Amino acid sequence: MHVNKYKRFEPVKLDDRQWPSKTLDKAPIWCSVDLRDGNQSLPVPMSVEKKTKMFNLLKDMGFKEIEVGFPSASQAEFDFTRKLIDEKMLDEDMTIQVLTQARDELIEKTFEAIEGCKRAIVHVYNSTSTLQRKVVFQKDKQAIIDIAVQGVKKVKALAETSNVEDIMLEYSPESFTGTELDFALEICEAVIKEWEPTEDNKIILNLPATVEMSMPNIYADQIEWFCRNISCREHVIISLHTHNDRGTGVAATELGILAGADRVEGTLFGNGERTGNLDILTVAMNMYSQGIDPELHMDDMNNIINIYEACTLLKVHERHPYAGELVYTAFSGSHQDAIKKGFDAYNHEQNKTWEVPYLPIDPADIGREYEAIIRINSQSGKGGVAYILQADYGYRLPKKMHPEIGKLVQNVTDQTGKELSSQDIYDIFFNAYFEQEKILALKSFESTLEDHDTTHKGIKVTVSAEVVFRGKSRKIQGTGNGPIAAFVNGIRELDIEPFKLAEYEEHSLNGGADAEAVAYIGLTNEDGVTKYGVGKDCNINLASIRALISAINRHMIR
Ligand SMILES: CC(=O)SCCNC(=O)CCNC(=O)[C@H](O)C(C)(C)COP(=O)(O)OP(=O)(O)OC[C@H]1O[C@@H](n2cnc3c(N)ncnc32)[C@H](O)[C@@H]1OP(=O)(O)O
Ligand SMILES: CC(C)C(=O)C(=O)O
Repeated sequence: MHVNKYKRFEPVKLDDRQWPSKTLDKAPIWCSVDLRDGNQSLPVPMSVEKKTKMFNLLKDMGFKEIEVGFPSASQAEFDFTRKLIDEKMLDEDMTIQVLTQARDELIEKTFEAIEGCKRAIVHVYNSTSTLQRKVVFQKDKQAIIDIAVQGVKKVKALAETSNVEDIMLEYSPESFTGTELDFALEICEAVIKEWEPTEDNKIILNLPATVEMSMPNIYADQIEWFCRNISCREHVIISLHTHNDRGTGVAATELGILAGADRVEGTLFGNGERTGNLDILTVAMNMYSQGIDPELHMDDMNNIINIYEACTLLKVHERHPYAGELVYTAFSGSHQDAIKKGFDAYNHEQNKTWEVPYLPIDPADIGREYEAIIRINSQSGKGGVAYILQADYGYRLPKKMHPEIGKLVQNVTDQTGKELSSQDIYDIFFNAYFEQEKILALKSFESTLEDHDTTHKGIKVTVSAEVVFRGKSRKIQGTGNGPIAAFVNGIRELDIEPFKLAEYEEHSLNGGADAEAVAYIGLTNEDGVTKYGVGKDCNINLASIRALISAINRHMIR
């Protein structure tokens, strides 16, 4: 490696910076550049059909400003812009944005593309960075200013004769982050002087991190410095357009908003040149997770992903913030345990402030199911298994039973090394607890109740049952103060090791009048070992007896 080839980015001199003490409290003006910056970076750019699909998604999500393309670049870009206007695909409150280099012939073509449109943002750019001035344009600062001013003059002249009712100018000193701040200011002032923005006709100054070159705090300093030094700040909308070369595009945008920006350009899932543009969804979801209305609809994330993937032919990474397939899934035991407890606590809470460990947002808010939240492999624990049995199948296992079922599942994951599906977990549970009538099986069961006084203290239950014990049919009879006690007394004559009833729990399984009941019984043998049984029946007494038989069999089968 050749670290000496590289030089450190110079910090901005701004000792009284204000942005670190600010907080985010409202959504900025969003502008999607999926159809332009996102599109220009794709191996296979979108066809008009795909652009239309993506445009409709962005519109449904609530974007009011969309950069629809670079109409002078290609016929497809031009045709798509025309299609939006000719087929009246724009809602009243929407504005399309079109990008052009500051070259007369390209600006003319751009105006042809937007003819007849009600409102448009014409976005003119030229690179202003030290590097590009030297190697691309080979021009001095004044010549670079002249390119920008000439571009603005051309837009102004065409706007005067255009039939577009409302034309707004956006100017980008492209590669702003590689430009000396005072020069970026100088060129923007020259643009302002030419365009003459007013309170009612503001100009958008877009300050791109065309290449992300520094830490996000430096970008924030650059934005704050610019906001504090630009003249007629009240006639200017400051816009951010970050890329993600250092992996901090989201952070740079968030700090840039603190530093005074009003508007944010970006793309869905951060598609864009190289490592991508700003991921607008992440910034919006970050706001949402802090209780700030992001003013974008993201409640059907799977639909957004599907359309995005179909249009761009790119994949959303499994770990992508908020959207990835794995981001609401926990494999590891301690996470699963905490998530389960967090859900239980949240469901009991009155005021419902979301606070579930490991889950920054409620996955249901973006249309994700709880089902996939906990997945089971060899890193998982009993809490996750119990969660699946409860969430997917309705079994609320007693807490003390969790280690037992956890162990049964762990045995399988240790043997196979594979992830188990929810159905696999259920099968392990079912085979272990419901398929256990191997040594002692119930054939028939009847119980009668005698209640000797109104305080129910004199309750006496008599049970007559037929069981198969070690292959032989046996009739048993017993009495007790409940069906379980009566049945236990009845089977004393069989050769079954002594046990104590350690735990009993029951609940209805699926609600409604014909709901099944499920019972859990823990039996402790003379060695102090407790094993559980589970029983299910429409009759709660029978569910309890089945749970008892399940537990006895589990003790006897070694
Ligand atoms: C950071 C960004 O994402 S900016 C947007 C980038 N997007 C795109 O470039 C996609 C669409 N672009 C295109 O299809 C083409 O580049 C076109 C149609 C715009 C222009 O095509 P061409 O004129 O054939 O080629 P090219 O883009 O290479 O033009 C380069 C010339 O324009 C000049 N130029 C480049 N950018 C600008 C600008 N913003 N304003 C004025 N002149 C510019 C260059 O200095 C160069 O001039 P030279 O010929 O005197 O050396
Ligand atoms: C045209 C500009 C805004 C751009 O795309 C960039 O700088 O990345």
